[in-house]
Amino acid sequence: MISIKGLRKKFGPLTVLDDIDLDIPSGQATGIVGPNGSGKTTAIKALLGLVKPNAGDILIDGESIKGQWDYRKKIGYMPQIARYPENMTVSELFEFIKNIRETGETNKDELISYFGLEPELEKRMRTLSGGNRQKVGAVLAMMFDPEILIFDEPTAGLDPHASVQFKNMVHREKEKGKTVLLTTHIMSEIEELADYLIFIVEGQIRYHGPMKELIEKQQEQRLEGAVAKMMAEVAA
Ligand SMILES: Nc1ncnc2c1ncn2[C@@H]1O[C@H](COP(=O)(O)OP(=O)(O)OP(=O)(O)O)[C@@H](O)[C@H]1O
Repeated sequence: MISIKGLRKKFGPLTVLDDIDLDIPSGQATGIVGPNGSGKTTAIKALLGLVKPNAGDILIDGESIKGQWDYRKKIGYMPQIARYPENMTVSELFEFIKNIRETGETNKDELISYFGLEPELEKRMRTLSGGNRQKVGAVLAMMFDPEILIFDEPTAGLDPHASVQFKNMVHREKEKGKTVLLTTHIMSEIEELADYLIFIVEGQIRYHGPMKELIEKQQEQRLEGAVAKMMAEVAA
């Protein structure tokens, strides 16, 4: 279980996360949705220790992450915009990351084959297409078989085939009992993958609970309609 307690983050005068309290259940997939700039990526970065909150805490399995690093081994992260050592080839990058983790065992080869990345392995990162960079990001997030998987807009730039492959992979990971946290603006994707939904607007949580309950509450058939209604309510 990931518990977020009273989390606040300001960038200068701008409050980006405004006293957030949340429990993210283990072994389930949670989708984070909200307008551009509402604080989704900042919340993820706080969880990863990449952003230092002004107040509040995050607990993973009951333990505070403050001043801790080791917990990050439990997490695989696929960022929205990934920066890599651009002169490295894809295989060099995978080896490099493996050596940093000091672990012999990874799912790397299976994932490379799953995403059809073999023809890309000897190419330098800077020469990869956007979609293939995303696939490299997906392999890096999953190669150490972490308990928690965080995907920030994972299918942006993936072709339809790769996007379906990615979603099937997320289903597989869920079946293995992984905790998945996902942000995307593609509501059908959240609908396909997520059990729980967090709706965040201007750094405040407007809904947190089972996705199906939200759709019923808003008297809609699809998540897209339910979220659009919530956005209209917030704007009114
Ligand atoms: N390092 C930073 N310095 C200053 N402001 C920042 C920084 N990082 C994010 N912000 C601001 O915080 C707000 C929330 O940004 P964030 O990236 O968390 O939004 P988001 O919900 O992920 O948006 P999107 O859907 O567009 O990806 C934005 O107004 C952004 O400009």
